[in-house]
Amino acid sequence: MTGGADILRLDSVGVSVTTTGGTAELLRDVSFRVAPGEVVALAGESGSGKSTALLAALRLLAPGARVSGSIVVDGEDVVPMRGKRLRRFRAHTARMVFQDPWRALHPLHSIGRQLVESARAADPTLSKADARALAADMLTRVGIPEPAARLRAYPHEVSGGQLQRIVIAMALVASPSLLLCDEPTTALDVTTQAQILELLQQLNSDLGLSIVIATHDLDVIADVADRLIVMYAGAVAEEGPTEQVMARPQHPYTLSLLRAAPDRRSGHQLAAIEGRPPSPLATITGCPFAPRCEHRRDVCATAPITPAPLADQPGRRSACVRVTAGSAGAGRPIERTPV
Ligand SMILES: Nc1ncnc2c1ncn2[C@@H]1O[C@H](COP(=O)(O)OP(=O)(O)OP(=O)(O)O)[C@@H](O)[C@H]1O
Repeated sequence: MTGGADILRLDSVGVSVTTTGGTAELLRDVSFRVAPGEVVALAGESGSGKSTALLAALRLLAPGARVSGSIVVDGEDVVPMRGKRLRRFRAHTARMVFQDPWRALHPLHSIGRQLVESARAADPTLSKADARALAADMLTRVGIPEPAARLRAYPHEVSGGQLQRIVIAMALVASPSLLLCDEPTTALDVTTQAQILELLQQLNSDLGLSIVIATHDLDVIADVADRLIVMYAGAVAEEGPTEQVMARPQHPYTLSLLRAAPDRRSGHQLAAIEGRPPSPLATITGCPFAPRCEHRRDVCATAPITPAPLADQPGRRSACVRVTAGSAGAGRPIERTPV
């Protein structure tokens, strides 16, 4: 990783919560960066820590969650943020789009009222009329026809796909520096999924908006994300330019995820990943994927959890000791063999 004005930067972030069963480690030594104008995907099975990473970046973790390390968004250290500064940060700097658009909107308030409130929370100097004009502009930008009529409508009067566009518009009226999307298409049908991804891509190219998309479905982000960060058991397994990671994965977990993804054309689910991820309550030593890994070696039992840069592949990191320098089997690629 190099220096520069990143829009989002996590350095050695750990998140833990105390549960009745003991301490749950939800994130373990997670570091990654998002450059201005980049689209970055966080991918991994359910429970890998994707949502936790996004919620931590927005300071939306449940009370009682302990955060270590540093999280910087648009130059601001978010971990110590409190009061007015935190409210302004959440209203303006970084905005989140959740999986379920119905839960993001108040069912009894008109769409216009909610967009106007979002715009004015981010910029209290904005008049109601200007906020309404901005809201109509943003509805047009996200592809909602007849924006004036839509502003008067209520959430139950529009379809799921349109509602997700409206939720995205509600974020955009705040002119955020960063848009965080947690499984933004999972609740939608396949055609609408593609349209929402296309919209995110368009907003990225038209507005230069930096976007992070968390998804369990690698296929979803294949054409959208510049970079892919694969997470497993609350840690980063590997990272790199999306095309490279998908064509030549450098961690057996990524390979398993790719093999498990349903085929885009036939829809057939290929090989499911054997076994289960470790519980967040488990004490992990060595590589957390080793118990499920067909390539495991003795060295995996003491492998560090943090990924290391790959000497011959700029911008790529892997936590697999078989592929990182200075380890047994150093530099050996993991071939994407057919199943
Ligand atoms: N407040 C909490 N207390 C205890 N465990 C939690 C808490 N919040 C999350 N977890 C656990 O932390 C792990 C990571 O969850 P997280 O939601 O970040 O994963 P994810 O990759 O986003 O998965 P999903 O796609 O299912 O949301 C999961 O095992 C989850 O059960």
